[in-house]
Amino acid sequence: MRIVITIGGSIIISEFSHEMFRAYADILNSLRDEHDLFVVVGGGRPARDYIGVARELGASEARCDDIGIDVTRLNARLLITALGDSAYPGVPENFREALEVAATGRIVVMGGTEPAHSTDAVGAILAETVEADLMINLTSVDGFYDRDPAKYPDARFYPEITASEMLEHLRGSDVRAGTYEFFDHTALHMIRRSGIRTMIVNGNDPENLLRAIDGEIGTTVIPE
Ligand SMILES: Nc1ncnc2c1ncn2[C@@H]1O[C@H](COP(=O)(O)OP(=O)(O)OP(=O)(O)O)[C@@H](O)[C@H]1O
Ligand SMILES: O=c1ccn([C@@H]2O[C@H](COP(=O)(O)O)[C@@H](O)[C@H]2O)c(=O)[nH]1
Repeated sequence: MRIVITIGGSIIISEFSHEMFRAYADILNSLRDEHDLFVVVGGGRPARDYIGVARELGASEARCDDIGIDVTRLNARLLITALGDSAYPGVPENFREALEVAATGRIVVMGGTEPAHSTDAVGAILAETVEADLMINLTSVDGFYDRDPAKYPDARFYPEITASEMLEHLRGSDVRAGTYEFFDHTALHMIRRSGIRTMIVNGNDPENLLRAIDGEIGTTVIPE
């Protein structure tokens, strides 16, 4: 299968440490003979910190986004470092470049592309571009809930939900740099328009990536 995997910064760099990069590199390497892999890495706390400083300095939202993009690309470079020879050594900056470097047969790892969305949207546009069979979004919770489960312990978990219903739930959520809440709108529009099979899964356990490929866990986003 051709799979696009988005790894939230909240997962891979939740601690400022090499461990999650190593754990994900091992899992990705174990999958690479069987699947074509494209990975998008998020910014996490470091991106929010940098964006916060830029905003205090009076930077525009687009400029703050751009600083966030730089951090996602740094995180992508760390994952490439952990993957070694199995990854393409550079970080593609746009989708055409990603498609071109995929021809090397190596794992393609990228971060952000342009302002005004998060790496969720990068994953969805990449999935369209490379005609992926599956997109797996690895985040810090078990999947999609009707409300933020960190704030509402009684939030309802959805094992499956349509992209349209998710859009409805997330209507009005923040769209400033660093705060494209839980799953961004652009990504959901892409999923719907191109019928991208999508799963949202808890990435705190990297083995969940294997379970997601078997379709066992998380929230399935129905592209309707
Ligand atoms: N409706 C919801 N369903 C599930 N989680 C939600 C929801 N609304 C808000 N959240 C919160 O979203 C957080 C995960 O999204 P977040 O954007 O922080 O991380 P990410 O996408 O994994 O990585 P990154 O840090 O790169 O953006 C969780 O901590 C969860 O508490
Ligand atoms: O294509 C992109 C990707 C990211 N950004 C900005 O960076 C931050 C961090 O990315 P996350 O996916 O949220 O971890 C994001 O909030 C945006 O501000 C971007 O503009 N374009």
